[in-house]
Amino acid sequence: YKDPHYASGRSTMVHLFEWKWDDIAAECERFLGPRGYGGIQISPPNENLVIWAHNRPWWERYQPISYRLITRSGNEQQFANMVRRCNNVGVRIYVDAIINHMTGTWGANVGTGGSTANFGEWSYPGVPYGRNDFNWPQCVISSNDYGCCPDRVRNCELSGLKDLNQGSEYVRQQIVNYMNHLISLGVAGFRIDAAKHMWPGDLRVIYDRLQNLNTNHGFPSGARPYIFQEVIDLGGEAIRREEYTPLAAVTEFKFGLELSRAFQGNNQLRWLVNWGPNWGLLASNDALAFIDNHDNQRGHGAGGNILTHKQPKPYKGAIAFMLAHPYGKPQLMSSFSFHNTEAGPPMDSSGNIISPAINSDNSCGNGWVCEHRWRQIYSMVAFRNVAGNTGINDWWDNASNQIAFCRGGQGFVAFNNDHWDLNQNLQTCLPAGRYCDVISGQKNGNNCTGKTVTVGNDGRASIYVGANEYDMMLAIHVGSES
Ligand SMILES: O=C(NCCCOc1c(-c2ccc(O)c(O)c2)oc2cc(O)cc(O)c2c1=O)[C@@H]1CCCN1C(=O)/C=C/c1ccc(O)c(O)c1
Ligand SMILES: [Ca+2]
Repeated sequence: YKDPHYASGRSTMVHLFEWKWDDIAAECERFLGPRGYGGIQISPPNENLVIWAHNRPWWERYQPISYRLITRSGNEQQFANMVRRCNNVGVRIYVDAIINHMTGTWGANVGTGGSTANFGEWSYPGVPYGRNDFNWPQCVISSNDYGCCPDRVRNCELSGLKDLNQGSEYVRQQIVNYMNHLISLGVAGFRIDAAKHMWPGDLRVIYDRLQNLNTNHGFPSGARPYIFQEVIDLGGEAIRREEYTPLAAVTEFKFGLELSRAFQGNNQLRWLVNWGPNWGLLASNDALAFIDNHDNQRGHGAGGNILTHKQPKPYKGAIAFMLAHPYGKPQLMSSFSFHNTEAGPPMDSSGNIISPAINSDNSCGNGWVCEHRWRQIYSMVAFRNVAGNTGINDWWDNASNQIAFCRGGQGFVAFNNDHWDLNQNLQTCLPAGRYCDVISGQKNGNNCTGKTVTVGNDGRASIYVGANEYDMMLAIHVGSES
């Protein structure tokens, strides 16, 4: 459950938050496939409660009303089409699975596919679920339960959402049927939302009943789905991530928190020389690594001030470090613009999601940020692909905020977060030649649109990253020769 089953040579996943299935299929063919992305986390594809009372907030998709594949992103036919078209170009699909709960009592009782429910009766005919399928006695998780009472965190309602009993055979079967249907359509795995709120023993039973991945979609026979469990654990809670790592991968929230601190200048970059478990992070193979996600980019959820697209220079620096460093399985966030932290995706007056526009410079419009289309970011996705399973070697730092390192003989990267220029002759570990810096520009025929770095026969080169440059890093790799 810890192998994403990426197509060969690919390494990085992007969360296309709230994208529609037709738009994702197109993005796979026109951008993500050609640029070497490995996979996509999609928004929950199951029918959710329609909440006009909060003007269609992003979190309405985290209130299931049935497991029918009908949402504002599209219907089952569009979903199947997206999975096939993305798999055809080597891009895998991972489904955000909301299996801890059903709806709250937030809005009218209708879903995105027309299903109704009777919250007061715990009745969800669209599945169907009834009273026996939920945890009793009814209770609501209070904030101090996280510190004292693991039973309540699992068996009580998370912010008023009807809490399913995954210990029930019937509930397990409904969940397994839903997930196996998605596997039959070609998905490569699942994000398990709110995993902390379910018993590990119940999750293990559910995972072990999942089918192998569908070999008609290019997966090897016997391949198990990739599963990454959302467990928000920054310490201090009764429930710890280690309860879930024996089952499958776990979202490592400390990763984004610590890199946000470092790249905002609250910790010297020199200390990243031993980045990984020495920083209290999970073992690399257990970790889904990310800077920001759909929840904490809005300021609440896990931890202090997380870097997002709203702080472009340090954000790109942290993302570049995540992609240059071999730790974990990285995931990029791809956002829509927001001012109000509960706002949902760009939509028209009847609530239909507006598709991203693709501008002539390959950026997105219509309120979509498309961080995955930023040159500094997609270039580092290619860097990570080229680095493959090499480790880190030839680390250099200036005992402050200037660092550099190699990935085997495949790639070299340097960062400058000091207030003075980085201007050094450094070992790049690369074969002699002229390389284009893929951060300040890119290869264009035989020229570089940004900096050119000349590597000598000894692998050394003069490396310059000015303190006030647009970006704080420089990256060259095999394949970026000019
Ligand atoms: O103030 C709110 N919620 C209470 C504080 C955040 O608590 C929630 C957590 C949560 C937060 C921190 C924790 O340590 C933790 O164990 C759980 O996980 C959820 C997961 C869901 O599928 C649906 C939800 O409504 C929540 C949720 O409300 C607003 C209004 C309702 C949705 N929501 C939200 O803020 C929605 C947040 C949300 C939604 C989906 C997620 O995957 C997520 O991580 C957070
Ligand atoms: Ca629960």
